[in-house]
Amino acid sequence: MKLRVRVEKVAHGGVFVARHEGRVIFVSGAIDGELVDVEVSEDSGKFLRADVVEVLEESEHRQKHFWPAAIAGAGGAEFGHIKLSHQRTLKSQVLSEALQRMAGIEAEVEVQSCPSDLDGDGLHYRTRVQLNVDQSGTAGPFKPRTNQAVFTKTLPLAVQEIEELGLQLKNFNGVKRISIASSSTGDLQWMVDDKVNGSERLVERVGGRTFRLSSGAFWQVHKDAAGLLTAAVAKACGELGFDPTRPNLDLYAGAGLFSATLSNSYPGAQFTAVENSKQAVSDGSKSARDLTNLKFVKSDVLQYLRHLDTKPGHFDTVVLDPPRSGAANKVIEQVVKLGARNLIYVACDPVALARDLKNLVEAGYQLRGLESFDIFPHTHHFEAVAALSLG
Ligand SMILES: C[S@@+](CC[C@H](N)C(=O)[O-])C[C@H]1O[C@@H](n2cnc3c(N)ncnc32)[C@H](O)[C@@H]1O
Repeated sequence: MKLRVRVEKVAHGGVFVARHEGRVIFVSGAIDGELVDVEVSEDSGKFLRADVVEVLEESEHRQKHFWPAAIAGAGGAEFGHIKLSHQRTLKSQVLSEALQRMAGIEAEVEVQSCPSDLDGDGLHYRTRVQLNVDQSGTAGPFKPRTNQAVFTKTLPLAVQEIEELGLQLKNFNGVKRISIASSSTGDLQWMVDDKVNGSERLVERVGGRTFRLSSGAFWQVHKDAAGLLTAAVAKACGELGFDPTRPNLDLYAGAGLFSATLSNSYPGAQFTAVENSKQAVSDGSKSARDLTNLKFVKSDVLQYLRHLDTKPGHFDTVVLDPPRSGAANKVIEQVVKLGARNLIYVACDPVALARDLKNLVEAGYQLRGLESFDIFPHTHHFEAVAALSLG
């Protein structure tokens, strides 16, 4: 079904809101203010989903998409038709609206560009890339909602080293997935299903620390992100009046990006890093051997907090950096019970952040600072760092 609609505003998830006969339509490929013809792809009963087929009145923020594969349907660059500065305005609107609607918090937060994208085009930033391989052996991004990979000569969001490796040009019949990683110290590794090629380990250097990562380990994707987020967390500690003599927690710690850099800066403070990936705990512990004030615990965060036997107020600062779904109610309930003076919440989903902030604010925490970073240009994703303290 084809419809002609006026696009109203951006929504969470990289789509835009329009209406038809009182029903909401989530439109992909649009920009706020445009008049567009759309093809409906889904009718959920409550709302419709649709894709732009023709732009009749074009936004001043529209640009030609930089990636032919995206025009052919590849996912992963859903904001590439929007000028970079407006992408950031839209992300800022999504964050403000989520905070206002879900947590009753009024905040205008600028989504800051990464240093290397400041005057640039927001391309060649991804240090981690996954190519899906379809039945024909084509290795590329999947078309959303299909199992068909789109052939692409270029990988414009990937760092140059990954694009030049050229794996996207080869046929990988019989393979399911290719994961490519390039480290800040020049390592290049690619996994064809589980087989590791290139560098055996990825050595990352950030905040005065060295992290040695095994294949497939989590690491921040944008080449600037680890440094930027580490600095933002350190800055939040400073602004919250971090006590450099007391115990602290780093929840969802990965290889200890935040706790290792903070332990290094504050040798009198103790940090416990909690993480459920065995590999991340092993990488983190080995990389932090010299830090006597940091220990890793391999555990699910909720289980760890439920079994913790500390008095309220035992911890000074709790840093949490959960996956996209956020910490959610049960973990937040346990975090509240800890009664830590300060919380630093690193979030990659504004709606999950707003939901969790609502509960934290109701439990007596106050939002003292909020920064946001565009660490995924040309997608709808971005990161936020919230600093809270009790009372
Ligand atoms: C967004 S990453 C952050 C990692 C780290 N802070 C960093 O920036 O490198 C989230 C981490 O949480 C871990 N994780 C996910 N669910 C978990 C859970 N229920 N309990 C403990 N760790 C979890 C993942 O393995 C991953 O390492």
